[in-house]
Amino acid sequence: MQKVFKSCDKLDQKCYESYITEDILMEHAAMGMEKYIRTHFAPGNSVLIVAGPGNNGADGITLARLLYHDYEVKLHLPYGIKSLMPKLQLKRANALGIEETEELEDADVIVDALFGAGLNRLLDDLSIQLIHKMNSFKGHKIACDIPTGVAEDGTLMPLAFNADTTLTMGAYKEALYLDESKDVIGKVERINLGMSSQLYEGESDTFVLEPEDMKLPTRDKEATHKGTFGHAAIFTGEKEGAGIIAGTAATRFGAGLTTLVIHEKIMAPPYLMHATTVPDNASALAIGMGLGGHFEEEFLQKYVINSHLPIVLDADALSSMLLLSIIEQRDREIVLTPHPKEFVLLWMILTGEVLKVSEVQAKRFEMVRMFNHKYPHVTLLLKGANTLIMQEENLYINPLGCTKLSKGGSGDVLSGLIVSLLAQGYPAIDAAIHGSLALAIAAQNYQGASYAMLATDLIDEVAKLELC
Ligand SMILES: NC(=O)C1=CN([C@@H]2O[C@H](COP(=O)(O)OP(=O)(O)OC[C@H]3O[C@@H](n4cnc5c(N)ncnc54)[C@H](O)[C@@H]3O)[C@@H](O)[C@H]2O)[C@@H](O)CC1
Ligand SMILES: Nc1ncnc2c1ncn2[C@@H]1O[C@H](COP(=O)(O)OP(=O)(O)O)[C@@H](O)[C@H]1O
Repeated sequence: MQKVFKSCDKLDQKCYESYITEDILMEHAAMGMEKYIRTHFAPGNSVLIVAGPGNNGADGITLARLLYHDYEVKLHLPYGIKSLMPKLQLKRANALGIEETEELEDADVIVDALFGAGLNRLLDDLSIQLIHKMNSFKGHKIACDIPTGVAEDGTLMPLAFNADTTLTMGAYKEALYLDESKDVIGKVERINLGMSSQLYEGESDTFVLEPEDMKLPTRDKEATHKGTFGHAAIFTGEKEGAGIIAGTAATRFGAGLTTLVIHEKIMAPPYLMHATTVPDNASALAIGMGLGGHFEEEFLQKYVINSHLPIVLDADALSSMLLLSIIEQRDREIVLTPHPKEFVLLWMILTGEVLKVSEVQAKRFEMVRMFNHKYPHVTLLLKGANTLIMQEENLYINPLGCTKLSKGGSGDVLSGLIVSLLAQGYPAIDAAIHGSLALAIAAQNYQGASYAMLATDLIDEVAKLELC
């Protein structure tokens, strides 16, 4: 996993004061982009660099110098040059023979160095025209630091550069991970600014997860039996399919036993047991998926609230005042898995504040932190294109999910994976992180059409993760 920061201003400032100058940082920023281009594109390819008036533009001008002669470099400066660094960089570039181009033409590589972290107002007509044109080009699109049109807090402006790759300077930033900007940010790579990233970054309590972080359930001992791997009890209500999907996922992910807790007899697959109460040896519970109003309060009080077993609260459980009372239990492993609409409901129950889904989406990081401030012992997993997971003071971003997951049933699989890990004895935060990673990586591995994946296909991919 990699550290993530709200902004890099303080980190840059620390460098200037303690280690190296702005000029050297900028040289490394440009060298990082140069390396990316040289690795992916042979000399002779054309590179269009659109550079703005500030330091982001200066990065672009420096890149032009580094590529000039080996590549067919076209440098466009639509706003001229305003501050000291771009002036210095342009002087150096001009001395080498680089001239500005007036025409914007397609190229093999298009670099957006218009505005980076300094974008502080809506784009004007000139930028809008430029970005429309750059987006229409076929070349590989690289954003320097952050695509123009994504504000420092990650908010997406009505128009943004549509990057294939964002080469972000020095450290990963939260602004790269708001859901609404995921499409324009593309793949994210970090560029080191002339020193180890450890030294540049310092401490952070926010992290972005990588595929290598996923830990699968271990079965490294032979002297075991089904009881060794826990017993997941999944409350199955009105929409029994949700319980069956979650139960199948829990069993596939290693739970030694899985029982669907039911009120009425259902047709369950043979590997799932069913019972009308929670089995005595259950080691974790999941409730909410397809639940409806199936179980009476007395029953829930006895088997869910008074139980103190580790628990996943999902879907309908997140709008039940009774079930949400569980989050006050400080001695219990608790995972909440709302999607943004469910978060709105649970936030209203917990605080009385009525939010719109769009408000939650616009400030996902802030909302998760506000929840965490009230309930630090609870693991909150806010679903989305970039899932956020937080417990105690640590926040983890899982950006690895994909659109194949946008189908009913994916969330039930996730609940099943998490309750499986809880049943096997993993702490709530680990169960949420590794369940969420397994879901995302399994979806990536699915080979069918992007629109075709069923929850059962996803579970089949989970079953193969160890072999990948
Ligand atoms: N600070 C440093 O030492 C480093 C900075 N780097 C680069 O510098 C960037 C930040 O540089 P700056 O702070 O100069 O910011 P930018 O270059 O992103 O933009 C600042 C300029 O854009 C203008 N501006 C902002 N919004 C505008 C709008 N909507 N329409 C028209 N003009 C607008 C501002 O008035 C200012 O002139 C980073 O994103 C990164 O690319 C890198 O070189 C790494 C080192
Ligand atoms: N476009 C996407 N990119 C990444 N992950 C996605 C995307 N769409 C859905 N997901 C993930 O799929 C799951 C869907 O859960 P949910 O909406 O609760 O589905 P369900 O209908 O099964 O309850 C979540 O984990 C969510 O993060």
